[in-house]
Amino acid sequence: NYLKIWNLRVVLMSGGPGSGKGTQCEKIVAKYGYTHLSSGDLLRAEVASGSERGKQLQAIMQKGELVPLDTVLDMIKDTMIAKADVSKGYLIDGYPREVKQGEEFEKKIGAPALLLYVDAKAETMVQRLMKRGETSGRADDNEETIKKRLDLYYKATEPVIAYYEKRGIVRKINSELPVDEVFAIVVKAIDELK
Ligand SMILES: Nc1ncnc2c1ncn2[C@H]1C[C@H](O)[C@@H](COP(=O)(O)OP(=O)(O)O)O1
Ligand SMILES: [Mg+2]
Repeated sequence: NYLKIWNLRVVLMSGGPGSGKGTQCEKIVAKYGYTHLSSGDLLRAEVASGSERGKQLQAIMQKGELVPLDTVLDMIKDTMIAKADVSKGYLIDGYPREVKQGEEFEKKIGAPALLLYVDAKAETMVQRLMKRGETSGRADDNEETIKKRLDLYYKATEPVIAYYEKRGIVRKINSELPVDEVFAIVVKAIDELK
């Protein structure tokens, strides 16, 4: 069980807040049966549990900052191990958020096969998040936190994409397009894997 996680394909989903990662992940899971791991969802579940660690996490997330590296990676790895027997692959959404997280991921888990980079303009992402905020109940879907998340994304996460570009595994996908058209490009990229 422990060993199996190293034999399963890992696909990373990257892109700014509101670019459409979650939306595309849901469709990928339905088509390919991958196990979806959203670092944000794992963290929010910890917050919802009301644990002491959850309380510390909530304070960090409300400020739009990044949670300590080891916390997120441990949560991802634990979930990967737990799901190894039923998994056809892993789809990791919203991680790594910074180059250091990518390096740690390689050390503790392994090399991803593909990075899907869903790319939308800043205005588009803000518009989508403001709209999502009307119903999502997410504490970070408000104008002030959105701006911080976008700034942090451009500063910390774009270098991650450059890091994986050097390994030739990045596929950039125009997520300004309607959801199904974005997904058609995603499918092509996944189907091209060996
Ligand atoms: N291609 C697309 N066109 C229009 N709206 C989209 C879209 N992809 C996602 N959305 C909507 C759904 C959500 O309300 C909002 C943010 O999408 P999301 O999947 O939650 O983004 P992320 O997980 O990257 O933060 O935008
Ligand atoms: Mg998401």
